[in-house]
Amino acid sequence: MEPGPPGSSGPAEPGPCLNGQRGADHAASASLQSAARTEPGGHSLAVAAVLPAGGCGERMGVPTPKQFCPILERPLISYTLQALERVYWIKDIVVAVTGENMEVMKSIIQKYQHKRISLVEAGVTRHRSIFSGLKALAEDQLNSKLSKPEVVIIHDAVRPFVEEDVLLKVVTAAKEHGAAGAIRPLVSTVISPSADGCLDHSLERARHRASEMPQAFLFDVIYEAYQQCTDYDLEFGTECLQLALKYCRTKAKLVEGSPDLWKVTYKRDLYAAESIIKEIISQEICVVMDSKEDNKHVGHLLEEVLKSELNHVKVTSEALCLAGRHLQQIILDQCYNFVCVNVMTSDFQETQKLLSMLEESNLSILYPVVVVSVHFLDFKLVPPSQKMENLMQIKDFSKKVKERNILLYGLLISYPQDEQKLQESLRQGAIIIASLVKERNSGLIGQLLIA
Ligand SMILES: Nc1ccn([C@@H]2O[C@H](COP(=O)(O)OP(=O)(O)OP(=O)(O)O)[C@@H](O)[C@H]2O)c(=O)n1
Ligand SMILES: O=C(CO)[C@H](O)[C@H](O)COP(=O)(O)O
Repeated sequence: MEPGPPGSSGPAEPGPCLNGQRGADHAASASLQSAARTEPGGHSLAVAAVLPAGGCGERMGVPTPKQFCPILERPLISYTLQALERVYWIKDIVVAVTGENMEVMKSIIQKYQHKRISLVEAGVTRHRSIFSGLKALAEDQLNSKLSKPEVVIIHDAVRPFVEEDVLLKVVTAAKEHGAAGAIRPLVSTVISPSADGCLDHSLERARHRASEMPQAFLFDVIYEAYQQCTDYDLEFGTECLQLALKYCRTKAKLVEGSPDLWKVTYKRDLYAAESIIKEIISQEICVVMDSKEDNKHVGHLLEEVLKSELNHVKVTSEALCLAGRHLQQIILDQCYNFVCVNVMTSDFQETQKLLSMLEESNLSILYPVVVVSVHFLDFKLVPPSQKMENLMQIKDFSKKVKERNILLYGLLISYPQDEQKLQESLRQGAIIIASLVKERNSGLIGQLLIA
């Protein structure tokens, strides 16, 4: 585990919506949030969450428990915590971890500046870990900052893509029905084998569902169920909704969830999770120019080519020399990709200014930020050897900013006089930029790529 947080103050916001919810969708989300906070009678609804994170991830087949496996150098559990803590109406998040991993967990909370988290000791089974989290919320312990919630969400630490709307749906349904859980259609048919290894019977797929997470419960219902249940349930049970049914006669409401709610279980799931995260943070690129509004700036030509090459990506542009006010806003809005176009100078002055702004913002605490420093090779103006000598400094800059989770790459675009040839080299440049943004390959930092 790497030590210490990279910055003293927190990131501007807890990170991008992993469901891509932005802009206009915020309004809908805000009204959903106020619905969760306020009951019809106007009283606030106290909601807490319990995250079992005490497993060893046997099926993953790696020594590190899967919840601590890195995705883009950040442990998986940190993404799940981020998804929950950005939902401000969840008051407390109780995480159950083994004594052995307690310090690791504390350092993750510190490094990624997670808030509203309490840690409890996990049990030897998932049900026991959940029970341990519930006990911490139930007991009015002296010096405990936790208080008993009305509704409790239970969510696996290894399901990082939980969206606010599904959390709200299960909480609202739990308030009404006592229990609720997310479900998905079955991908494969469930069959029951007999003792001799032959088919006994199969279930009709369309009539069954896969039970996923999150689930939510009236706290008193699920706590009662855990107190009543047998050791056998605690040892071998896999379904909290079933405990509520069996011991409190509470029939859970089932809520349709999204495919991204799946549980990271096998090694390939880590690759899938990484691809989803990369796709989400690659949806916007900001092209930063080194001069004031100038429509002839070659950066604008590059911006146009980027727009036509990457039609699913939002490409914006901003001038660095405008005291960076708009740029600050773009950083605050969590754009994780910058293309710094240097025309006026042949060195890294402008790129360094941009890097300083990014470092100050702490944007890169949660995700690696890509910066591509673009330079042009105009053989008439500056001899390439002189230009190259200047540009070699990128190796040192990139090493320094890598410590702050900023991935700096250099891109040299040839600038022929011929209009058509220029378009072709800009297109090549745009393809390189797209792949640097998409891949976030830290092995390529400090390289000068040529288009
Ligand atoms: N004693 C346990 C076992 C599991 N869990 C947690 O329950 C969630 C879902 O369980 P599962 O996917 O089965 O995790 P593991 O038990 O770690 O995986 P495996 O079954 O492959 O060993 C995970 O967040 C896991 O950390 C827990 O808190 N305490
Ligand atoms: O599937 C589930 C639905 O209740 C649970 O979310 C849980 O993930 C089951 O975990 P385990 O693999 O430990 O049985």
